[in-house]
Amino acid sequence: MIRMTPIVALDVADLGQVTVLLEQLSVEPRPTIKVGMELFYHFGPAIVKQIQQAGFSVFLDLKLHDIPNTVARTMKVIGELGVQLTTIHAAGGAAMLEAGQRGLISGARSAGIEPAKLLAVTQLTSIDEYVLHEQQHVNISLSESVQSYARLSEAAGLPGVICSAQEVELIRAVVAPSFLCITPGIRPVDAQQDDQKRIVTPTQARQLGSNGIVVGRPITQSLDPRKAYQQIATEFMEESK
Ligand SMILES: O=c1ccn([C@@H]2O[C@H](COP(=O)(O)O)[C@@H](O)[C@H]2O)c(=O)[nH]1
Repeated sequence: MIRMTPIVALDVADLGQVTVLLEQLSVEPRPTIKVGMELFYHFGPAIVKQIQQAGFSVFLDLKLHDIPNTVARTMKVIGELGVQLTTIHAAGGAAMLEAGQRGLISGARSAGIEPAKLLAVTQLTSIDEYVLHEQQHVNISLSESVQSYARLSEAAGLPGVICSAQEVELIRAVVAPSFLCITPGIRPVDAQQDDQKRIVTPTQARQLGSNGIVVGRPITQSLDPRKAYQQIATEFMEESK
């Protein structure tokens, strides 16, 4: 099973902070850097290039959710950026997922590079059963909804999903072994939960079969981001814990 080095979410909007964090994270195993909406809306494709030039792979997490034509055209632009991973919302439906995948491949082809892996967000890790039932008025359980979105994403030709590590075993039961489960909602034992609802520790994520963890604040808001990253990476990557 593929296990990637941890992905660090750089949810900041200050170039000075980006520079300091990249310097702190220039260690082995080298993390992938996640550029989310905050950083991308501030600095655009230039920030992706800057992070790549500093020697990091980039996960561009823009969670597209729109009509298929718009998603395909936008994914074509993303496909030209040379990022490793990018995201779309599974709730947009099969036609939108297929359009996204097509757009991404056509962008990569026109740039002469490898296409990014497109991951579908199943249910955000900040959602719990209460929100699902009382606010989204969904009548199945959270894990059933995540499992069903994973099947939909695989059928649409996507290589993986974003979910909580709590749902990985359930997803594995219904998809091909190579299907990727990338899991945010990671909190070391003594970390604050913040707005995340479906959390696990890095050790639990490994034990549950996550292919890659996404960690933001426990690293970026730590007094020692390098040490926080290294501890999390050791917990997640170690074979014998
Ligand atoms: O379901 C999801 C999808 C994406 N995210 C993103 O991951 C990071 C998590 O940051 P923390 O500071 O570790 O909570 C963040 O960028 C989210 O946009 C997610 O949390 N859950």
